[in-house]
Amino acid sequence: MVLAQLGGSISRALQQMSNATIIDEKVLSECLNEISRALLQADVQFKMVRDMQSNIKRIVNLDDLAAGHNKRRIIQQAIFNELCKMLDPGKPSFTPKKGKTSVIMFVGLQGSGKTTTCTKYAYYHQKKGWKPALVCADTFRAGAFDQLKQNATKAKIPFYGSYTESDPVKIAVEGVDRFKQENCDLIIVDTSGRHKQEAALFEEMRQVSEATKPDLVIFVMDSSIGQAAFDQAQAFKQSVAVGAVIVTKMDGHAKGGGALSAVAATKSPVIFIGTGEHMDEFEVFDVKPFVSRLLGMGDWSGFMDKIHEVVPTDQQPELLQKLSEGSFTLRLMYEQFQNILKMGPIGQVFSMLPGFSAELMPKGHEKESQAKIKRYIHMMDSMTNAELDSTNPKLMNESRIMRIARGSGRPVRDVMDMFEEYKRLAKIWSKMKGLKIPKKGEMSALSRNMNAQHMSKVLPPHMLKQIGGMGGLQSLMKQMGSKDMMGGMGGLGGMFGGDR
Ligand SMILES: Nc1nc2c(ncn2[C@@H]2O[C@H](COP(=O)(O)OP(=O)(O)OP(=O)(O)O)[C@@H](O)[C@H]2O)c(=O)[nH]1
Repeated sequence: MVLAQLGGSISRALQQMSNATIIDEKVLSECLNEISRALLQADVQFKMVRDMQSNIKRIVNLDDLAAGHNKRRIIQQAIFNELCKMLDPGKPSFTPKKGKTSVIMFVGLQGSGKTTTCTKYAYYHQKKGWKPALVCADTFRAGAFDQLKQNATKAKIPFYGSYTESDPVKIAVEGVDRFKQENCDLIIVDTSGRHKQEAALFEEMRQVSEATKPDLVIFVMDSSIGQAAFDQAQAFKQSVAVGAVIVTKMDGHAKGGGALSAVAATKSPVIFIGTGEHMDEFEVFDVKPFVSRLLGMGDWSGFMDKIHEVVPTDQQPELLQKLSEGSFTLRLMYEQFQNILKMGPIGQVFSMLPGFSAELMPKGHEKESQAKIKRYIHMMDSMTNAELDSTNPKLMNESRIMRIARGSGRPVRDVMDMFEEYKRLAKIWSKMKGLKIPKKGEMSALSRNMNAQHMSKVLPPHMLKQIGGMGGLQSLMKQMGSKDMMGGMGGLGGMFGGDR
């Protein structure tokens, strides 16, 4: 089961439970069984699921539920906490510092996405002003050096490797030394993989690690390996000092539950996830926003961060203003599509909205979406200013539709399809109505002193209701802690322009 479906199944189980008039042991057990089934299908390890179930039973007080508290929210919070606990090993991984040399070694099985991920990791840091470099110590797979070279050249990242040298330790040491001399602050060592776990691979990892003394060893894991994740991660951890995990291919039909197992096996946090083959399809992994998105609770800070990332700075205040008004025009769709073509699929942005789990915005169809967006933009080029700026769907009568189809050389069906998409997005957009945007000067002060009172003023009323009113918001904030609040599930931190 892919993670998006997991979120959907959990939400449905919770909904069914909260529909019951009386919540007793039996109803709670049924709900938890349903959730456990969903987790097992998502390849979460059996022991972890069993522990989670008994923890929730211990924590959730049935008397509280009987007393008319928001049942769904209490249980949802307990599940939220348990899933977060599973994904949070309790200590952060080594964090490299810009300007100070760090050696990062990547390990993982062949095909896990290691080489691709090394480049993504380098590129991610390069965009933030680091000076990364790549060393190809994979002498096992023919073509590995060419692949790294190609990726590195595309991203303009210095690289080191050899077509003739067969000793990975020698190459790793030479590469690291060279880039230390060149004052690179992030030296990334890509190592060999094997199709399966085998002694020779682990011995090689041990030797490369001993020779290069990495500050951090990152274990790269394909998210679709399922229940094998725990053993695989543990085997690597026993050979080298794995300190962090990157889970790749989360865009496909990933059984993402393996990520939880990898954390448990290595006692190391997931730091990034790979969401596609391209260089920038790479996301920082934060436990709380991830779990909250998984449960369809939305990820406010991620959503706002995405807006900051996708939308050019000068357009942001205007966009936020329009968001708060909830009115969505075709011109806005046109502008956003242009931004999205530059950045990434719209689903990525909207899946972060509360109530819009990834289930509604399927991933894995990026190419089709991009082509569609280009078609839409082309058709919108044949529209008048009045049409683009109108919020009245009735304006688009038959003759206008025919004219747009003729003007853009597209079938009428495509124009209709575009309007359907517009209506769908306008509906999502309207959910944001009432979002209060703080004035510029208030932003950093608010982000420092965020409390439930402030937040209740910012949230649209229906969303506040969804969270469980002022009481729900208060306990949510208490539960997440004021520090985590800024980056967490309800955390509107990103919204206030930083100061985190
Ligand atoms: N869809 C998707 N594909 C990915 C992702 N990360 C890597 N890939 C693809 O997975 C395949 C294997 O990736 P590589 O980087 O060659 O794998 P590797 O682990 O370095 O393999 P070895 O060098 O043989 O150990 C390639 O086709 C990548 O494009 C991801 O996040 N999403």
